[in-house]
Amino acid sequence: MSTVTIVSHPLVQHKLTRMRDRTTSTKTFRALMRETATLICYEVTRDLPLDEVQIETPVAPTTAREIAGKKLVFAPILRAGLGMAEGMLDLVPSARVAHVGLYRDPESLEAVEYYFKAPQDIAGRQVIVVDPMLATGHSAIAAISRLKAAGVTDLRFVCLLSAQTGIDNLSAAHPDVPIWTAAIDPELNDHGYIVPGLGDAGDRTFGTR
Ligand SMILES: O=P(O)(O)OC[C@H]1O[C@H](OP(=O)(O)OP(=O)(O)O)[C@H](O)[C@@H]1O
Ligand SMILES: O=c1cc[nH]c(=O)[nH]1
Ligand SMILES: [Mg+2]
Repeated sequence: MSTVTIVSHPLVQHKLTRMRDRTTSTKTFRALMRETATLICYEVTRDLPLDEVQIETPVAPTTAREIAGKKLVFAPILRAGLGMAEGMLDLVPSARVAHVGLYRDPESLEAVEYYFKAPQDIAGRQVIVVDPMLATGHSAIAAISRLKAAGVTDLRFVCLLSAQTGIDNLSAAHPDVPIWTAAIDPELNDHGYIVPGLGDAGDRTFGTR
């Protein structure tokens, strides 16, 4: 089963509460999405390997550390993942981006792919899949399957809010992919929305409803 890390930092929890609040405006929701993503990114990248390099400070030569290996790839699931990816790119500006276009069919709740564009050499890179919401898990499972089909072997999944169902389904389908989330809510409603949740993350980010 996947390892699941709850990002319980007080700043993340406070901002998530503001995002859950139905009176929060589109402008503020988008800003909070970016801020929480930056904070969660800090946790997800905590164990990145480091190399030692020789540099010269203005005072003396020294050995210092830098992130090892190829640049990370963030893979936002469109649309709502875009808002989170912005915040992660604030912290890792040299990361590459793979866009995975999926929408959830409102009747079947199955994920439907409409776009995929990734760096050519993605297979050799660590990929962090980004989507604020993990509800049934169908979208995350489809995105990760698509990335594995492209040759990716080193994957992580990051969301803001999840339902236990989504955690269980994703973990069963891709047990090798660790999950980070700020909270796990108890249930889904008949339309597959997380309860209490925060509503439709894409609509609230882009003001489409
Ligand atoms: O775990 P699941 O049941 O698959 O649900 C989660 C998915 O639903 C939302 O996307 P949506 O289909 O609403 O697309 P959007 O981001 O374009 O609004 C959300 O951003 C996730 O991608
Ligand atoms: O609660 C939910 C479930 C899926 N997608 C969302 O945006 N919100
Ligand atoms: Mg949506």
